[in-house]
Amino acid sequence: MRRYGKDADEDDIRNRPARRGSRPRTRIRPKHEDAEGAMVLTVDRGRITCLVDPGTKQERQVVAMKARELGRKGVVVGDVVNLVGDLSGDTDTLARIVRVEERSSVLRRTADDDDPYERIVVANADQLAIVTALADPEPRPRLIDRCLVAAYDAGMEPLLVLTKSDLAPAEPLLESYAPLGINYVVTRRDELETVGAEAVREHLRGLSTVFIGHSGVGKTTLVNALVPDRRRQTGHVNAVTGRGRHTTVSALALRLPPPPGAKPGSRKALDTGWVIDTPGFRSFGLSHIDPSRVIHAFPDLEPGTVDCPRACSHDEPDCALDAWVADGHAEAARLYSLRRLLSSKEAREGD
Ligand SMILES: Nc1nc2c(ncn2[C@@H]2O[C@H](COP(=O)(O)OP(=O)(O)OP(=O)(O)O)[C@@H](O)[C@H]2O)c(=O)[nH]1
Ligand SMILES: [Zn+2]
Repeated sequence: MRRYGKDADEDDIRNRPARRGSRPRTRIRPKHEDAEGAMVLTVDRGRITCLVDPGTKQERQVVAMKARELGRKGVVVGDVVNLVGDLSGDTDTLARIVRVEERSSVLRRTADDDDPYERIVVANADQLAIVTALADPEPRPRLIDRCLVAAYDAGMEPLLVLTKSDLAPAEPLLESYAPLGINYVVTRRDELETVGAEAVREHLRGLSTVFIGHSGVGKTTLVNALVPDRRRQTGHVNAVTGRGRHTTVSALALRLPPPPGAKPGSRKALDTGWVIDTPGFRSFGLSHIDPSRVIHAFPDLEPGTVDCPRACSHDEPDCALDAWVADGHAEAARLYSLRRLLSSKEAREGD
C-alpha cells in the first residue's frame, strides 16, 4: 500500500513544468502511463506469471516476458512489476514487463558449481521460515545458524518452524535459540489438518514468508496444509509450463486462505499473507553474505562496537564486545549467539 502513497507524490512531480535536465525517469515514464501493477508469482524459463488486480473480481494470472528495455535486470518472485500489452490472462497471450519497482528486501542464492553467478531468488519478502525436523532427519544447528544469518543479511525476520514434534521434543533446540528471541512454531503432521495449520498461519498473516528447508524435513507436507487450494492456484502455472510441481525450478508464491470468520471483502480476508515455496536448499549458501551486517540484528550489542578495532569481525581477541558484556550492558548469551552465527558462515563438512 506504501506504493500508492508514493505515487501521489510522483504525480505532483510529473505535473510540474519540466526543468532542463530533469530526471530521465520523468521523461521515460509517460510512455507506459497505462501500465498495470502486478506481483510476480513464479518465473519459468523467461515466462513470468503475474497476478493482476489482486483481491478484486477481475483478479487473474497473466503470463509476461521482460520488455527489451529492461535490459539485463532480472525479474524474480515477489517483484512488483508494471505490465503492458495483452493483460486478459487468456491462454496463449503474453504481456510485457516494462518496469520493476524498487525492492524492500532481496534473498540471494550463492553461486554454485552449476551456475557461477550469485542471483536474487525472491524479492520483497518479510520473513524467512526455516523449516527443521526435530528428528528424521536430525536437526542441523549450524545449518539453522547459517539460515538465520541469511535472513538478517536479507533484511528479513526469521521464523523457526520445527516439524515432526511427534518424534522428538522441541525444548532442547529452542533453548539454544532462546537468547536470540526468534519467533518459532512447533508442528506435527497429525495436527496440521486440525489446529496445526492455523497456528502456523497466525505467524504468516499479512506477510510474505519464504519457506526453506532441506529434503525430508516435511516442508511439502506443511505447505500443502497451509495452502489447501495449492493445486487450484498453480493450475494455470502448470498449464503454461506443462510440468508438475516436482520439476518446479523457481520459487512459487502461494496465497494463504482467509482466517476463519473473516468477512468476505474485508481487509482481513484479502491481506491473508503469502507463502513462497522454494525448491532446492543447496542454493541458499552463504558465501556471498557480508558478516558485518549481522550485527544489525543485535541492537543490544551494536553500540558496544564503537570501541572495536577497524573492520573488527567481532570474533577476535581485541573485540570490544567482551568488555561491553563484562560491564553488564548486554547478556553474555547474546554475544555467544552472535559469535556462533558469525562462525557458521564457513561451511564445514557435514553442514
Ligand atoms: N513423523 C512425522 N513425519 C512427518 C511429519 N511431517 C512430514 N512427515 C513425513 O516426512 C517425510 C518427508 O515429508 P515431505 O513433506 O515430503 O518433506 P519435504 O521437506 O518436502 O521433502 P522433499 O519432498 O524431499 O523436499 C514424509 O514421509 C512425510 O510423511 C511429522 O510431523 N511427523
Ligand atoms: Zn568487535
